Amino acid sequence: MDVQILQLLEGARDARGLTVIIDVFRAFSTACYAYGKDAAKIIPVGNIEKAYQLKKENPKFILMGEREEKKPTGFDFGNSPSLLSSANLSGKTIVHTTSSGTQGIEAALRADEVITGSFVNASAIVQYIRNQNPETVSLVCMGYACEYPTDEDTLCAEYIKNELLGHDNDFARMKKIIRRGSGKRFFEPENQEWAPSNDFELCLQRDIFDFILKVKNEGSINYLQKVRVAEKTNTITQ
Ligand SMILES: O=C(O)[C@H](CS(=O)(=O)O)OP(=O)(O)O
Repeated sequence: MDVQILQLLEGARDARGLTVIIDVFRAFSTACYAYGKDAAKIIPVGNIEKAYQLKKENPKFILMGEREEKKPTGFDFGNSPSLLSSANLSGKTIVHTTSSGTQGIEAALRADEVITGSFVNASAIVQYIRNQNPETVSLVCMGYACEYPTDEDTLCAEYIKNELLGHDNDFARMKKIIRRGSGKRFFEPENQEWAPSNDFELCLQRDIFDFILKVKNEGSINYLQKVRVAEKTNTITQ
């Protein structure tokens, strides 16, 4: 198995084989939390106008996401897992648009298949890749606004690669590096309204979900399919 680590939109465009689009802060951690609250379907879109259009055509859809980290006008939720904690998402379809993660999904056009990457479901991702046993794995770190690499995405890629290759991981050390580096923004007092410190903790809870999110296509729309990775050789689609 050839495992490569790529960065940003260029990396997503170059990705081949089984591709993991990684966005720890916060798109794909938040998407897992939304499915953990029994959302029916998440539709990731890059273009915010597309999100508004889908809402107009389907008034019951929920809009979730960010621009410049903040909840855009007319959205139901920002991109914060903390702020989802009291939400009733059961059976809801969510349109999710963000500056990094959902852009990466749309750019990964040469991949054989695309799944999302985060620490909250890291073991499920590793197990899923092992089960699929592809020749090539592309781990794409989406970084900050697709503009520059970030500690949390690069370390998540290294974590997954180490697990796949049977190398040791020191998650506690990784978390410290992230706290001092690109995770610092969650501890700035002026950011608490849209990026609370609890988001740092929630996004760095390791392995609290036993499913992966796989990009599927329905006409011109992508959606994230929740695939529970139950055993070494079996997957259960929900
Ligand atoms: O909401 C976030 O924390 C980030 C901000 S940015 O894209 O890195 O500017 O959004 P995400 O797309 O989830 O990384």
